[in-house]
Amino acid sequence: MLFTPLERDFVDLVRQLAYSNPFDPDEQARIRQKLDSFDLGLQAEESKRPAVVSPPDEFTTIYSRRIEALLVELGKRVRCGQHDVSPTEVERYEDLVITVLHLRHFAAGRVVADVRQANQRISQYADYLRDLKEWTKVPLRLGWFLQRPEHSFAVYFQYQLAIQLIHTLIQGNSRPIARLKAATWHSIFPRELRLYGVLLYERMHEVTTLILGPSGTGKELVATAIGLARFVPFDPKRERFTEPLSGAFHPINLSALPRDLIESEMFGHVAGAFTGATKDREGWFEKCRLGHTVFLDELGEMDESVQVRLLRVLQNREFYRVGETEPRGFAGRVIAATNRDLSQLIADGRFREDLYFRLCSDIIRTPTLREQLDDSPEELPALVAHAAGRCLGDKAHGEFIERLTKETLACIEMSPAIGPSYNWPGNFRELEQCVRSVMVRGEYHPPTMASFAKKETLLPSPSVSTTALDQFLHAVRNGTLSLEELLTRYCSLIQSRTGNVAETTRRLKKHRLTVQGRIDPNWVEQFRQ
Ligand SMILES: Nc1ncnc2c1ncn2[C@@H]1O[C@H](COP(=O)(O)OP(=O)(O)OP(=O)(O)O)[C@@H](O)[C@H]1O
Repeated sequence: MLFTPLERDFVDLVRQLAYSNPFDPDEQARIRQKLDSFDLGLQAEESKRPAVVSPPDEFTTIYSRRIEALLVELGKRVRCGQHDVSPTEVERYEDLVITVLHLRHFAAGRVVADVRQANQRISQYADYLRDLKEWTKVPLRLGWFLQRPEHSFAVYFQYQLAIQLIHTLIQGNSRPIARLKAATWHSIFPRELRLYGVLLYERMHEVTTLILGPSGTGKELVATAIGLARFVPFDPKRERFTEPLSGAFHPINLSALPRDLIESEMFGHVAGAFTGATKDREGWFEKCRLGHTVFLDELGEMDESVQVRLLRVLQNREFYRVGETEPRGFAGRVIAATNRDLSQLIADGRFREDLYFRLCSDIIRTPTLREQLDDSPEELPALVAHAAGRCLGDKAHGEFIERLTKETLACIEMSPAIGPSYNWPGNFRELEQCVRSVMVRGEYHPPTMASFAKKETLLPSPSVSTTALDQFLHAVRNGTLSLEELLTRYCSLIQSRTGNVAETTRRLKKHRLTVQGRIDPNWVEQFRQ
């Protein structure tokens, strides 16, 4: 036996942490806490190899020293030849080496600081290789993953790139956002991370991801993170990735393309296929090479004929250019998103059920801004600061961002039409517009729900508020309100007249909590004016 029982418990925890979802805060905290209290009693020798990347925190420093100390000790035991080493123990040894390499070379994220520059020489590979050789100089039959340093390097580079992309693109720390980040992670790395390194890394493009959520909740951001955090092989001789990491994400907004052009845009056409098709043309599915991603935004708007073609791509991984009879292979990955209710579209006969069943193996739901703020109201300043940073651009001084953040927060706090419980129907996109409006005009007037219902030009609320009741009656007369909206607005109207919840409850003859949950302060305010 190579490991003592105590060492085995320790290594099993190390493996749990190494293979867990880094965006699952509960799981991470649980394993870290157990590891924290673990003392193997081994003296960590001062490492002769300088840490290539400075560890991000004290836990990681101590943890990585303990693993190194254990590896040194295990190395001695293996070399003295007095221990039978089972295949499971070899796997344990490998996982320790992999973890230590990851901690030393990637953990602080230096490597992938800028995705756009990742086509340059990655000098860090030499250090990685040297360390890997050092730790694998043991008379054990180590597996394929460690025998191919360039491959393990590429996998851990991708791992760190995914962390960085998810972390920088998707803002927020509320529980709904933590769940979103964890779900995004699994669309890149399946639960079986060990299996990913040796096998699944070249199969993930066959997984189609469907992102569902209201408008402005970051569906495209999630798709971007998944698409860009792809596996790219590393060429050890040139010390470069075999292709640039950027440029692999092809978004197509299906509602922005004219109907008669969609098929040709997506699948290409041959000369003479239709009037105006003078030359052969490649579509997005053809441009999307192995490792690339086609992102189909507004999937709910897709025509039946295109749905049939897409079904074929997902089923057989092949497609036809318009006007061509020979199929072409599709090597990329498909991610689709919609803010529409697909089950309703299926019930209405506007979306194919068989297509839905080709899209449902990996579904991610993006939370509304309201859900995030209900979970963690204290998140608002950080989200506003992020939006302010985006509005002011890269060159903006921190001081300007801070000022715009403060002004926006004050506007949200003071405005009767917004306030802390505002619903943010446009979600993060509306928050960005609010910041922009404060930047330009020093104020923000949210659009009213009536204007959404009628899809009319959105008017700022002061000019609308005088007619809030008229608009409500108009919407009721035309039957444009959903039942939910109707109840919310009616309860808010009564509340604006009575001025207290007890009286509103008495009039509506419903339980107080039901009525309270229906009252929207924005509407109350508007009905009052
Ligand atoms: N969690 C988030 N963190 C940072 N920015 C966000 C987040 N969610 C949304 N945004 C920002 O909000 C805007 C809208 O996001 P995005 O286009 O991804 O939304 P969407 O759900 O795809 O919307 P639609 O359904 O209208 O296409 C973008 O500017 C995006 O950067």
